[in-house]
Amino acid sequence: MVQRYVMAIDQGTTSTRCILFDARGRLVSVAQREHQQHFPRPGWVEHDAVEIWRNLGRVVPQALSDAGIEAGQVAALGIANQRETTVLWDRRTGVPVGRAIVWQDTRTDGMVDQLAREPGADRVRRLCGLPLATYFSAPRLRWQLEHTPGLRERAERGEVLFGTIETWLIWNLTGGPDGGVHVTDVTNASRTMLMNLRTLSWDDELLEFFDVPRVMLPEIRSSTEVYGTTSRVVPGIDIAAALGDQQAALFGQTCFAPGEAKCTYGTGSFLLLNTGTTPVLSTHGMLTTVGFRIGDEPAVYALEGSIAVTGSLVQWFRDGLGLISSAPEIETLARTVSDNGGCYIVPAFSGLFAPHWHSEARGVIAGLTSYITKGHLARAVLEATGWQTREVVEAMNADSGLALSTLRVDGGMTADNLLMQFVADVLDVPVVRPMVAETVSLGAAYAAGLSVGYWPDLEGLRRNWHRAAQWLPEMDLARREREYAQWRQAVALTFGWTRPAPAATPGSDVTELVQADHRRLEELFRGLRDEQADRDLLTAELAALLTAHAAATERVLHPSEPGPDVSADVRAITEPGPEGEKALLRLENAVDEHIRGEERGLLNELRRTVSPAERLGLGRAFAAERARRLERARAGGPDPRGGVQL
Ligand SMILES: Nc1ncnc2c1ncn2[C@@H]1O[C@H](COP(=O)(O)OP(=O)(O)O)[C@@H](O)[C@H]1O
Ligand SMILES: O=P(O)(O)OC[C@H](O)CO
Repeated sequence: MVQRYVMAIDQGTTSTRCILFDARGRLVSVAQREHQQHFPRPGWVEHDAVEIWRNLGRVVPQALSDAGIEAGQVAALGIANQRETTVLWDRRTGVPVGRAIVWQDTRTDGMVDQLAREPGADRVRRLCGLPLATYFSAPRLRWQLEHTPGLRERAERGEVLFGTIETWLIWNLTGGPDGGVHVTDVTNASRTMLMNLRTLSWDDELLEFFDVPRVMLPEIRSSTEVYGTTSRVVPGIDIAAALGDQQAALFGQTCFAPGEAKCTYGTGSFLLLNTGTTPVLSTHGMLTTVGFRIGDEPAVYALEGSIAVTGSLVQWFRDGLGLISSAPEIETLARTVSDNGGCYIVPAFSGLFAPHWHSEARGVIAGLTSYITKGHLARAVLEATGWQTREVVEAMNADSGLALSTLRVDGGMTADNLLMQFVADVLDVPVVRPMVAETVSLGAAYAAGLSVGYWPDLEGLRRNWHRAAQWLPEMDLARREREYAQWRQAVALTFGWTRPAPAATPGSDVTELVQADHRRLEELFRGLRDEQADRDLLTAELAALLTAHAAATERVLHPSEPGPDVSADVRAITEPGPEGEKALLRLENAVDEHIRGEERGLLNELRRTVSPAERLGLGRAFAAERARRLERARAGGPDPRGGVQL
């Protein structure tokens, strides 16, 4: 009998790959082609959908011929794709309306800000699981409808089709204008902001909110089912699965059970945690998304921490700055120095995604001195990926109530040992990589193979997972926490860059004032740890600031939970000997936790839900209340709160 194989297409942000797998999940052949990235204006990122389709037409026959395999030996085809990127095309001709707008594109920043203030904005997240951000498809679909003359009318007449990349490819593979099937899978649909997370169908309220005509949308289908048979490129192959690439990686890493998680390190990095058949809404900046849906079974959901820029920062270092000539050279350059020299790079090129969701942020290089060399910059580039992972893992742990115990990784950046060691160090958990690094393609192949009975069940697939590499944490706690605090300080510098409030005094937005207090508190703790410092003086300022900050926060911002009373520790830190030191450590930890909670929860919430003008107003109220309390504390007057509370 002729041996059969499964074909996977991974249509990623930078390239299109076709990979053939055998029944044991081993890679038989790979063909790949990059496509051009178009950056027509700052913050704009576009792809030519026709170029991507043509590349597919080349890699598929090439993968088959390299392996000496006929189309008839392919049991099924699975597609994994870059998500959220939007393509619009003419139903009759198949010609795209302009270029595809890529998930990294931030042109809708102003529109998103405006939408966030419209009635119904507060319901969006509950309906679709996603925060209002430039990242997702609906805002840019609306942008296209508004900015392309005549497009809305054509769309309403049913002449224009919308799709994410898998929809575009499936439509073309199954005939294009001659009977092409217009479908999407539920994981890709869950990234549009137009699908209801519970009903798994297009949601009328969301369609109205984003003003999108339903007639242009594809039919939402399961992740594993036969959508149609190819009639172009290589005819006669069943297209039996489609998944967003990050969900495909979750599948390829065999994270089939609740609690299992993976992080894929490519252009961006995406950590997904399987949460089972009920969607979990995040309170810490994670996305709720569909992980996969097998046939008619209930959908499996995931929490996702999306990081926009990781590998693309390495690409920028290579192509934009020309400091290296290939991506792997970054590791060699970073190893010329032993640390980052105090330098941090926050790559907010597309704003900041999880857990911050600041579309208006832009990148910074912080901590520059004349000591910094390109070696330090190379380290800072790699470390940016590690710290961003840490932020996401902390938020994920807070949402799930569980501490991640091991991180399964995959993707192009996992070839970098220095980086993977750094990730293990800053997370303080082991990091493991499987034998097949092409996890996205493997996941698409697994899904397609399951769909047509090539593989019988999930358990069989699990047995194919083998560990190829492991990194164990080595960094000491004090360094980890010290550097993380610096990283967070650098992150705060990126906020608000593209949206300076015209009539505002700099720094008078309430979120900035709260953050300025946080940074001063951190400084005071650094001072208190210095043996030469005047501890009494610093403690007095610390107590006054903590009291004034907490009172102003409570009065103006109404946080949902009161913080702990730390009066005893504040008093004890001036005691000589180990008791004083222990109290200082306890207090610093408690304040640190408070700061992180407030920055991630309350402040992010304010930025998302309250307009800049209102935040300025709140800022004035906050500053007044804080000043009143500080004055009272300095004058030694009684504090009605009766102690120091966070
Ligand atoms: N040795 C390396 N060290 C750091 N980054 C790397 C290394 N090798 C590749 N990369 C980065 O990984 C990314 C490619 O990974 P890949 O998984 O193919 O991405 P994608 O699927 O998003 O196109 C590129 O952005 C590249 O800069
Ligand atoms: O194509 P990748 O690997 O960069 O993944 C992109 C993501 O799907 C964007 O959400």
